Amino acid sequence: MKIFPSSSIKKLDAYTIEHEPIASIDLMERAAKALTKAITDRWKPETPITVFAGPGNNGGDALAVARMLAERSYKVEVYLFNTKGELSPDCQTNKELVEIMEEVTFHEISTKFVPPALTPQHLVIDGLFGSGLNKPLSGGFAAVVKYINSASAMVVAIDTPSGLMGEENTFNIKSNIIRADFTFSLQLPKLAFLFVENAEFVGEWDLLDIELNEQGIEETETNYEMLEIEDIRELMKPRSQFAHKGNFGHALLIAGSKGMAGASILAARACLRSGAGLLTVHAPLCNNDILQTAVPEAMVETDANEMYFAVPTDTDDYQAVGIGPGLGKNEETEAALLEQLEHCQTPVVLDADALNMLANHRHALTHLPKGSILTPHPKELERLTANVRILTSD
Ligand SMILES: NC(=O)C1=CN([C@@H]2O[C@H](COP(=O)(O)OP(=O)(O)OC[C@H]3O[C@@H](n4cnc5c(N)ncnc54)[C@H](OP(=O)(O)O)[C@@H]3O)[C@@H](O)[C@H]2O)[C@H](O)CC1
Ligand SMILES: [K+]
Repeated sequence: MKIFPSSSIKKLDAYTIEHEPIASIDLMERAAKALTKAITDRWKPETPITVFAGPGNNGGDALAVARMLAERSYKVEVYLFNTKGELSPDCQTNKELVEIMEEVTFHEISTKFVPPALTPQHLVIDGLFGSGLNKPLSGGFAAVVKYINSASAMVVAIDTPSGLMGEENTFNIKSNIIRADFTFSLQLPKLAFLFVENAEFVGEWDLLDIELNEQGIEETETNYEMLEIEDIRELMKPRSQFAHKGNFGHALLIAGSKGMAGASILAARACLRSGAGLLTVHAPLCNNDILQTAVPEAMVETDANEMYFAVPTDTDDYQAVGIGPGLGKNEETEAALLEQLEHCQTPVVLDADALNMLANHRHALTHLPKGSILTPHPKELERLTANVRILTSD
C-alpha cells in the first residue's frame, strides 16, 4: 500500500473530486458516514460525546460526524474553534447544518474557551487538525490539546491525532499532540503512524474507505510504501507438482557461537521456511549436536574452531549466504568475516553481529556482491552509520 506525504493528500482529494466526479462537500459527507459508522460500531448511544472541531476540513468532518451522531440519538456537544473568523467552505457548510440542530449543544469559540467537563464516560472526537497541519501546535490550540490529554475521556482522532505532523516529528512538541485511543484515518495511513515513537499519540488505528480514486492513487508517485501480506503473496512463485529440494537453491548460513546456538537455529528455520531447497549451517563444533537436533532439515559444516567462527569457508556452491546471527565479536571472528566477504561472489544477507563488526570496517561494505542485503535493527543501523556525515564531508 502506498503511503503519501500530507502534501499529496490534498491532490488525491482533488483528483477524486474531479474524476469521479463528486462535490467536495459530498466527499466530506462520505468520510463522515464512514467515521460515524466506525464510532457507532464501538460506542453506544448513551455515550456522551464532545466534539472539538478546527477551522479546516478536518473540523468539517468532525461537524458532519456530530450531526450524524445526533441524528442517531447520541448526546453531542460541539466546540468549533474559529479563532481567525475564517472556516474552510465545507467546514462552514457543516457548521450551518449542525448549529441549528436542537439535539446538539453548539459553541463557536473565537477567543475565550471555557473547557467542558470530561468524565471517563465521555468520548472526545478530535477534529481540530488533520492532514492540513503545517507546523507544530502552539498557543490556544496547544492549550486545548493539553486539556483533552489531561482528561480521562476516551479520544477518537479523525484522520490523524491533531498536532502530529504527517511525516517528520523530530522537532515537534510532544505535549501539544493529541494522545488518541483510536485514530480513524481516511483511506490511507500517514507515514508517522508507522514510527514507534508516535504510537502513544496514534493509539489503535484503522483505515476507513472513502473511495478515493484508484487511478489517482496509482498515478501519484510517493517514496513510501507499506508491505502487506498481499504484496508478499504475489512474490511467492508457484511450485510444480514434481519440484524437489534440488530446485530451490542451496543456502549457506554462517551463524552461532558458544552460548548463541539459538540465533543459528532461528535463522536456519527461517531460511528453510522462506523456501530454500537446501541449507548448510557453518557453525563451531560446540553447536553441532544442538543444530542437528533442533533443525534436522539443515546440514552442518563445522568450523575448525570449536567455539566460534574463525575460518572462512568456500561459498562457490551456494546461491545465497547469510552471515551474522549469534556470531559474537571475537577478534578472530572479525578477521574471518572480513576475509569471507573479500572472496565472496555470492549475494550475502548480513545481519546482527556481522553488522556490528562491520561498523568498524565500513570499507568492506563497498564491495559486497550484487544483490546483497543488510538487515540492521535501529541500534545496528546507528552503529553502522555513526559519524558517516563527518566521514563523508572530510
Ligand atoms: N481524502 C481525504 O483524506 C479527505 C480528507 N478530508 C479531511 O480534510 C482534512 C484536511 O483538511 P485541510 O482543510 O486541508 O486541513 P486541516 O483541517 O487539517 O487544517 C487546515 C487549517 O489548519 C490551519 N493550520 C495548519 N497548521 C496550523 C497550526 N499549527 N496552528 C494553527 N492553525 C493551523 C490552516 O491554516 P493556515 O492559514 O496555516 O493554512 C487551515 O486553516 C483531512 O485531515 C480530513 O480530515 C475530507 O473531509 C474528505 C477527504
Ligand atoms: K484530528
